[in-house]
Amino acid sequence: MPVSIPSAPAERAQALRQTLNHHAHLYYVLDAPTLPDAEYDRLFQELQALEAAHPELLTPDSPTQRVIGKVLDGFASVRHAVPMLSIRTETDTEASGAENFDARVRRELELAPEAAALDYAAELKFDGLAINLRYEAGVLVCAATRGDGESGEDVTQNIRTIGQIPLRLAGVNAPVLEVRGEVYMRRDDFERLNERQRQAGEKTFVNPRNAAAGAVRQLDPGIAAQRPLSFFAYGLGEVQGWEVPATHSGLLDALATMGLPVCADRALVQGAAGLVDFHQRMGAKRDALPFDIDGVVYKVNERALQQRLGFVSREPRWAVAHKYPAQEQLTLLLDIDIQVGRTGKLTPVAKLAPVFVGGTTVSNATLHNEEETRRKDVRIGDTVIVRRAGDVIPEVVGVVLERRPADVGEPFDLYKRLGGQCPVCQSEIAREENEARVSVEWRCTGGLFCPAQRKQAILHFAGRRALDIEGLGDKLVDQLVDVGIVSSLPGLYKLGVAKLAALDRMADKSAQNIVEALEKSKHTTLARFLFGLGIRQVGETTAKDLARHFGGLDALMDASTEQLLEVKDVGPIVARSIHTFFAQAHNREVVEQLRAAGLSWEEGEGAAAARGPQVLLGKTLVLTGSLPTLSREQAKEMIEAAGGKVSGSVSKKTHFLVAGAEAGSKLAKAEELGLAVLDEAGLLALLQGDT
Ligand SMILES: NC(=O)c1ccc[n+]([C@@H]2O[C@H](COP(=O)([O-])OP(=O)(O)OC[C@H]3O[C@@H](n4cnc5c(N)ncnc54)[C@H](O)[C@@H]3O)[C@@H](O)[C@H]2O)c1
Ligand SMILES: [Zn+2]
Repeated sequence: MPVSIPSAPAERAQALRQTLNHHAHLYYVLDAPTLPDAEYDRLFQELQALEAAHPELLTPDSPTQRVIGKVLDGFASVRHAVPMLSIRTETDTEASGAENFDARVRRELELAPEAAALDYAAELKFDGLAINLRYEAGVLVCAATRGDGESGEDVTQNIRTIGQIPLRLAGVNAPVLEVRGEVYMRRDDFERLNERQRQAGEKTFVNPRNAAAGAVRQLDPGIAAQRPLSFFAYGLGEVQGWEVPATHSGLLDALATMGLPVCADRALVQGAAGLVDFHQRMGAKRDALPFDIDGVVYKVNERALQQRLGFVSREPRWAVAHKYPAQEQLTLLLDIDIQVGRTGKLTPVAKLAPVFVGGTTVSNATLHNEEETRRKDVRIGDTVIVRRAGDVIPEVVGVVLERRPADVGEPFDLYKRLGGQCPVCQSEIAREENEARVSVEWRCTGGLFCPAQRKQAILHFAGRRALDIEGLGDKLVDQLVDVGIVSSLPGLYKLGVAKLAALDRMADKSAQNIVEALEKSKHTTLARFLFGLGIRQVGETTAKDLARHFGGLDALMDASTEQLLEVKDVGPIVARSIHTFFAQAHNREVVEQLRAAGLSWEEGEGAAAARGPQVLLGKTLVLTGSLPTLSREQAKEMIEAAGGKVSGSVSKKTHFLVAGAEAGSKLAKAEELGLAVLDEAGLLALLQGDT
């Protein structure tokens, strides 16, 4: 809901209370916030300031006066023996945030200015949700959320699925020991979870906190168990029969000894200077941490002093959270660009009004794919939430519908937006298909020609199972393309020793070897060539089937989808993919240029003849050890050309074992099963039909 600037403070306070309560409900109860925290915090502070200036406006139901939250229907309610509070926040991300806290504590303890610096326990502020773990006689009996601070939800079943949380404490049998801590989701676990959701065409989570909260408050423990959660302990609830250490740092050490996970990034520091230093060190480390933090927490270390300081309404006076720049911010979506990845994948990218988020200024963020963009209903002109955390690329995680202008753009339509063409090479674009569902990914079909796909196309073409050009790896391809010596596959065959030797870190001898490897690769097979083209859906086996069926390249390139469907194991998806590929004039040109460069293979009747009689039809062979002249690949090709199958393991179904030097367990197994064992000569004889 838009918050306009009202005239009277009373109206403003009322509007803020309403807005904050609405968003607190979305956040705490539904686990589905539609505002970034930074925005919520701004409004919260405005209300606090207003209430401080006009105490008569303060109402008991103000969100500034209580911990918000509610027990979700479906969970039993648990009354906390000791209330679970919030922590006061210093949003001033500069050093003064720490200095203010230290000054306040010293004032409240009535310390003289010359009194020694105080000890503080400094910790990370984990961005997850608070959980109270109740251990009785050392055994976990109940786990509860914070709820409204007085009562929370009984989520014991779900919490039990978190492997890091001990079901029994090590070495402690106290009648009651309640441990408090944060359940969170690691960033990599979160990314994987969202990727799975995306692949399945399901809703993604806004951030790890949200995903963790959703998992903990999941009514189906089976689903909760599949969500990867982690835990850090940082405090206590009710305690009976256990002597609580005199300091907070001592308490954390004790919790670790009991087998509870305690974060190693913590420190015992002195005075404001120590706090400032910790804040800076952790700020520098923030992006490299495997989980999200939104700040650090400072706690007065001596328990006796904590008790003297006590509490105000919803927070202790002895602790404060000192924030870092937010990892989520609002900004305007100016436009949507479409980027072509190295495998031809088309990704919508948001062009944003520059915004400071996660410590840097961001003006581009990924929208992942068309389906997700539509599911989130992201449109040009919208106010969007941008997230940047760690080294993950910035992404648009949601839209603030309440701020959608009347003249907002149409729902996103990638095909329409591109006019059906790749923005880099103008080839047709196609949605990748698979058996389960039409995938969410659009791709450029000009794989051989598209400049965006050059490097990938060359690497694949040169691969061992394709043209097998030895020495043409990642780094060399990067260099060749980056300096502009090679811009497409045929360009490879124009490389000379001089050009190669001029490259960085390239000796004459290596250059010579590469030129020789290129020369050698010109004599190939149709199957290898086809596989090397990198047509989507055409793997090594399909390439072989196609080569066998059509005998020649021209017949294949001109084949209709119906004709392609006649090939063994080729279904409609594969047929369409091949047909679309050869329908791109640019792809065909590249193929012609490769042939002109001297690439050749046996075709047609010749190829069929060379294939020889299908003497091994229906036979399964296993290869082991090294053969004197044939490579494993060559032997496999010959066997398959004769209609045989090559399997990786010996069983009763194996017809022949072909054993070379240093044959090991497979040979022993074959002998044990009484199978026929051949050497290379025996294999060749078999292929000749001599046996
Ligand atoms: N986006 C929204 O719409 C929306 C709505 C409501 C609240 N919020 C966000 O929720 C937060 C509100 O504050 P709050 O009262 O829930 O609590 P809080 O998150 O600011 O602070 C208290 C909590 O900090 C956590 N914590 C993490 N590390 C800790 C440590 N080392 N020691 C002690 N506690 C630690 C605990 O879970 C504790 O409950 C703000 O960040 C606010 O932006 C957002
Ligand atoms: Zn393209």
